[in-house]
Amino acid sequence: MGLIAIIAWLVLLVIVGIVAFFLYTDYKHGKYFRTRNVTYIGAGFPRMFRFLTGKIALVEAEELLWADVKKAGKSFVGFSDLLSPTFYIADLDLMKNIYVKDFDHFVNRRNFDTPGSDLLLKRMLISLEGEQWKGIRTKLSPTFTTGKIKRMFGIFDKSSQLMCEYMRKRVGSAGGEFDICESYSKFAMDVIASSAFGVDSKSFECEPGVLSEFEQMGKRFQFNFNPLEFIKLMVMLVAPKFADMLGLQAMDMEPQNYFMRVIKDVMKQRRENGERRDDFLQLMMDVKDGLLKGEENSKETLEVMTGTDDGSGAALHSQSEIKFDDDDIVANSVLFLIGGFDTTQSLLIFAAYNLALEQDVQEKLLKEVKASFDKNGGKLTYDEVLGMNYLDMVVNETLRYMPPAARLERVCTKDYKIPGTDTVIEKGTVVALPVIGIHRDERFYENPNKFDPERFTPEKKAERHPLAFAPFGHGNRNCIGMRFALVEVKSVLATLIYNFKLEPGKLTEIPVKFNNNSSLKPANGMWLKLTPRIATEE
Ligand code: HEM
Repeated sequence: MGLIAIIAWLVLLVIVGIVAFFLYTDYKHGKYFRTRNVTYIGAGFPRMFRFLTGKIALVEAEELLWADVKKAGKSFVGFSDLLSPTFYIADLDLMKNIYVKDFDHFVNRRNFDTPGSDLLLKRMLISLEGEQWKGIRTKLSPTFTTGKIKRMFGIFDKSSQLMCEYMRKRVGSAGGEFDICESYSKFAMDVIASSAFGVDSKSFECEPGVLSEFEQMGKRFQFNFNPLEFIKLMVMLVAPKFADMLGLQAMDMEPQNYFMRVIKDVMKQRRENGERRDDFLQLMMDVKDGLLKGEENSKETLEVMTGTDDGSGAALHSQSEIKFDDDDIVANSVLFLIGGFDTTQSLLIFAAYNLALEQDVQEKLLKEVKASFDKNGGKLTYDEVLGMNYLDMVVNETLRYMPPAARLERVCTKDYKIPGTDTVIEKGTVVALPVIGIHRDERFYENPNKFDPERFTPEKKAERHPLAFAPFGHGNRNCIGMRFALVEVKSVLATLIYNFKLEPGKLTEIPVKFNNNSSLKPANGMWLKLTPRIATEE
């Protein structure tokens, strides 16, 4: 047999092996649910095949999955992601129990158990479990309060101005069409560099198409699903020891080392010079030195810790004193980059896209924005940003229609009997919580595929179940950066609209096609026409 024939047989064998593994896993997970009298909707091979072969984006695969979940007509169903039997929750009240009321049963997320790899990832808040997570979340919550974010407003404002200058250079005074993804990427990176690393990203100093060192390294953390990544993650989750033997890592080492170096240098410099700044890095250094200790139970901290607007949720109580050292500072600064960069960029891209398509909405927003700028002699302030109600509605509607994360997860940490049923979710089982599914469900949002900020008037919001909107998750384990992200996004969006009229151009893809980034992104860039607003318009 020739070499080519041997390779062909080997490839065939691997494919047959993978298919057999998938079929067996589907059978095993089906049996798991059937013996517990839970409706099983299967692994959805046709959907998975279309996703893995690039026919549909991750978000479309999720929408198809939600259609299957809904069709079952139950408040929860079983499905298989081929890794573990997963409860998919379809009922908003049950979601509330899992996120909030019975949170103690669902403290964790799914994690990599690879003992020897991704050591930085293992120290990040997003991956921590149980008591360790409670302790670190309690320590970090005072750094994300509105009071602290107000002090960082200068960072958002400066980066917003730099972004608009950069765009103006790109389009000239007559205006023009270009891909706005790059400018937003530079903006999001610049904000994170200043706030979490205490350095200048220099992203706006580069020519179009060129990335600064900070940007290059930061972008190496962007995650794009493709069949190879999918298989790598499966191996890491199903056979962690084997993954370790192969040296597989979820995150590249080179950018990790780069960011560790940057942050340790800045901390050393600040300690040596006694220098202080209004940024996350300083706040985390203060946490380490015990300077924020008294703030852990304040109302503002409870708002962050409990994911509520009035601090009314249950505080976290860690049983043991958890230490927080320089390695925790490094790990969480890198996490703020990973968690805050892609998501913020995604929201900004789609806000601009929807505003370009809906000129009436843009005009209404412009009126509000102009009034805010004019009140302060052409400047934006933190209080004005928070006071713009229509801006808030536009941002929320973007998050509803095109949420950066399509689905969330929890891992059951204590057996949980689903209220009103005999079904028990056993410790260690994965629970999936829909985001885009509910956001585009006509039962909660009439005409869901239309961009309409009027859905977020205070009256409309009050009529809706609070769990029908979950772009940042809910409860104690929601997005700790939510308040930061909202002020950041509103600042730059208001500055953009004040400076430019946005319109679709010749290259704008309508409807937009999505790619397989872990945060929702357009597949082919976001080309829009930007025209600087001239003095005569005012
Ligand atoms: C538009 C922007 C953003 C969106 C849509 C977003 C969304 C999310 C979502 C959906 C989660 C999971 C919540 C859950 O499981 O219930 C999350 C977690 C998290 N996010 Fe964000 N995020 C954004 C910006 C940020 C920023 C700017 C930061 C940091 C500066 C950040 C830091 C985190 C962290 C640390 C977690 C893990 C929290 C924990 O496990 O306790 N996010 N985010």
